[in-house]
Amino acid sequence: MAAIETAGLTKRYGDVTAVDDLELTVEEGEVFGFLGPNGAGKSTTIDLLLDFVRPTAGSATVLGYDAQAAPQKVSQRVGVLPEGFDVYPRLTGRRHVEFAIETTDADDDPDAILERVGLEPDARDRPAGEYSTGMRQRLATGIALVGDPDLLLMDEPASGLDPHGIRDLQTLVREEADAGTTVFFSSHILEHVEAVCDRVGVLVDGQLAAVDTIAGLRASVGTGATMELTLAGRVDRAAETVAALEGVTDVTTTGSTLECLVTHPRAKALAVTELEDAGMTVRDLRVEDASLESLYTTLTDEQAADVAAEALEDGSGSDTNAEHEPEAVG
Ligand SMILES: Nc1ncnc2c1ncn2[C@@H]1O[C@H](COP(=O)(O)OP(=O)(O)OP(=O)(O)O)[C@@H](O)[C@H]1O
Repeated sequence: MAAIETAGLTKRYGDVTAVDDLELTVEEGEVFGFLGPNGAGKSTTIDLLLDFVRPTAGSATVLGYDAQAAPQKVSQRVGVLPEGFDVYPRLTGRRHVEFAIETTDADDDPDAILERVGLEPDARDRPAGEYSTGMRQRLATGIALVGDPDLLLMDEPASGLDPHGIRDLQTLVREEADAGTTVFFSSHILEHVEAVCDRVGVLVDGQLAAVDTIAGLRASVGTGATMELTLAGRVDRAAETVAALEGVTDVTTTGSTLECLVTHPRAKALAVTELEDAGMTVRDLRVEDASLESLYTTLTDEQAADVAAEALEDGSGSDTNAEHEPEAVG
């Protein structure tokens, strides 16, 4: 059974199509990153899964339950970290967690939960209204863990967290996954999902533009990485040596530095070996993976091209469902 399955899921707000014919499957036990630029429809999708909003068309199944027909069943087994969590300003952090435990009939130890999310003992008894943004986010994460859910739905969980907080969150997500929990979380920052996700789905304009591992995604959209090699002494033949390698393009040299695009992972090591074999010395090597922005741009451009091609093929131009899935292509 899939943890999440949507079929033709669509949500329109007037003229705005927030979620557009979404076909998404998240397997049980996986950590799934739901990526997309601002306004792509990520929060709306989560709201649809939780029956906070009703779909215009299509359906969603969460942990085997129809999200619209059995929302209580869903909420009993799902832990939710909502975007922009509101605290009760006068209640302490501990009281928030105790309250969540009482209302869900769970038997968790509030301190054990607060410990896991890194809220220090002295902070636990302070009114949550005094909490920093990161502390509120940690508290909200703790509340999502109450009742040991089978599925964690997290909307921008890294929002407001400092680097320590982000690392703690990543550890927690992995621990949950190791214990068998499915984790689905949205983000518009690739680095936040990259470290922990088994797969990612990229949402662009309410449509799933890609579903894959991050490595697979990078390979399939061909954006690869930028490699910068700094050589000692001669660079005269370096450019042609590197350019001759498979998976290397756009080679340029500036002084003793050579820059190129690498679309095949093996090409990086090969470039160094070939240069050294040709009598050159590589002093430094820097590799910068494709940014999320370039992935979005490539995926959006591909989507636009697909729409145009389909419109030309059927002569109507009316079908705008241009789903592109690298998994199917690669
Ligand atoms: N209640 C609403 N009424 C009208 N339009 C809405 C409503 N909720 C969302 N939208 C619109 O739907 C689109 C998708 O919004 P959504 O919040 O789902 O995006 P998102 O991917 O979560 O964005 P972000 O990363 O900025 O949180 C946007 O164009 C937004 O303006």
